[in-house]
Amino acid sequence: MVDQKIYTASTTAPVNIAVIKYWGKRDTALNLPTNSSLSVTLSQKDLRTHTTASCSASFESDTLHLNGELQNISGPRQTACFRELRSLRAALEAADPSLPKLSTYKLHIVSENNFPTAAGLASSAAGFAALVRAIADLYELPQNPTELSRIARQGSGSACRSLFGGYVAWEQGEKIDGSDSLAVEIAPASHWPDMKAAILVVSAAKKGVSSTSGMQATVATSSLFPHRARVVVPQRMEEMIKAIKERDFETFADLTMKDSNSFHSVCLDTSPPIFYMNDVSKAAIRVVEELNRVSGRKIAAYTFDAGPNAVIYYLEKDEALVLGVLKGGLEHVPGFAVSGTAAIPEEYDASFLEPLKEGITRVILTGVGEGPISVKESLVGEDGLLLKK
Ligand SMILES: Nc1ncnc2c1ncn2[C@@H]1O[C@H](COP(=O)(O)OP(=O)(O)OP(=O)(O)O)[C@@H](O)[C@H]1O
Ligand SMILES: C[C@@](O)(CCOP(=O)(O)OP(=O)(O)O)CC(=O)O
Repeated sequence: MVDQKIYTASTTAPVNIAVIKYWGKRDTALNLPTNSSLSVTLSQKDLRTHTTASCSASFESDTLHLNGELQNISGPRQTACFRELRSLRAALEAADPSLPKLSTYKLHIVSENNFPTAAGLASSAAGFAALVRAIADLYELPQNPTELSRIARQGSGSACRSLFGGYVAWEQGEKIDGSDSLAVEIAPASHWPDMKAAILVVSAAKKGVSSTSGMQATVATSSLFPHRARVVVPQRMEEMIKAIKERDFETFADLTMKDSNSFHSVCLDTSPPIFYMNDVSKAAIRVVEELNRVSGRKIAAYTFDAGPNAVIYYLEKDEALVLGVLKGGLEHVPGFAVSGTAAIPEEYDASFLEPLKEGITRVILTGVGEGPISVKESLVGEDGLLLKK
């Protein structure tokens, strides 16, 4: 008798924002990077992907619905993830013939991001991490998150880091097949739980130059880039890991800001130049630099990915002051409903805050968080189709 059962597994996965940036590939098919990178996983209370993976002998084709829309999954990224996960399941089935042959069934994946897709908010990272984790759970694979990171990396490089919570390094590796290009946990969220992040959304519109094409152009044309990849980042990785282990925020902040600026410098050094930051982003940099100046120490750190949004890291103990200053420009912006903030210090040059008033459309106040979480709520109905809301 044909097995008509619909097997399902659901997970949520977080976004991560790098403090040492991945920028440049040595292998574009496998997403093998030219340098190691390091990120902070952000709390799923605020930003998360929810994905259900299902499979059944009755399904006719592999499908992926993202936010209710059927996606094209014929591309190499999705194909690689499906192929690799199926082959791990097939190995289990070969070892234990009593297992249902899930590796031969078609997959229906349904996913929802609770934030804008492709707006530089790391949707591809959370999206591919959730996809890989959900299918791995569906297949009951024994592989640990580091082993699964090899697969998520092929979906999107930064996705490999979203398989862990807390503070996560992606080691570039050396092997041609990428088997040593993997994510590892540097410290869990509980090691340094008071790390906060304010995301200043400058524009939730789709970005101009994708990370994938931007980094390829940088590798091909920037003369600054080899120095960054070979000299600057390896040194910074060591220093950053030490700063995180020692919970040394000043060093963490210094390295974070320097590395963001280094990454955007190699973008500017690309031909034709790539501009991800705009005038509002630059205003956010000045706001943080001024805050650190009047504080006499680094209490906040900005970083920007391949888009204009600012992510500002700070510690909980400094929240009243950091948000007190930001309030001067962001009080009326959706998401910035905070109380108990400190007054802006007298010597603070508040003119730096002006461009934020019109330029920021939304604020997300969040912090370090956990890795993927297995959940019961399924996005696939009993008929194997996506549940209509
Ligand atoms: N929940 C999801 N499930 C599967 N794939 C997803 C999901 N969310 C996003 N993606 C994939 O990621 C793509 C968006 O990635 P892209 O790199 O353009 O934007 P981003 O991740 O928001 O930005 P960045 O990586 O620069 O921070 C989508 O087109 C889709 O292919
Ligand atoms: C600037 C970054 O956010 C770049 C992220 O690039 P992606 O991981 O989106 O690129 P692909 O591997 O081509 O999918 C820096 C980072 O997250 O480390």
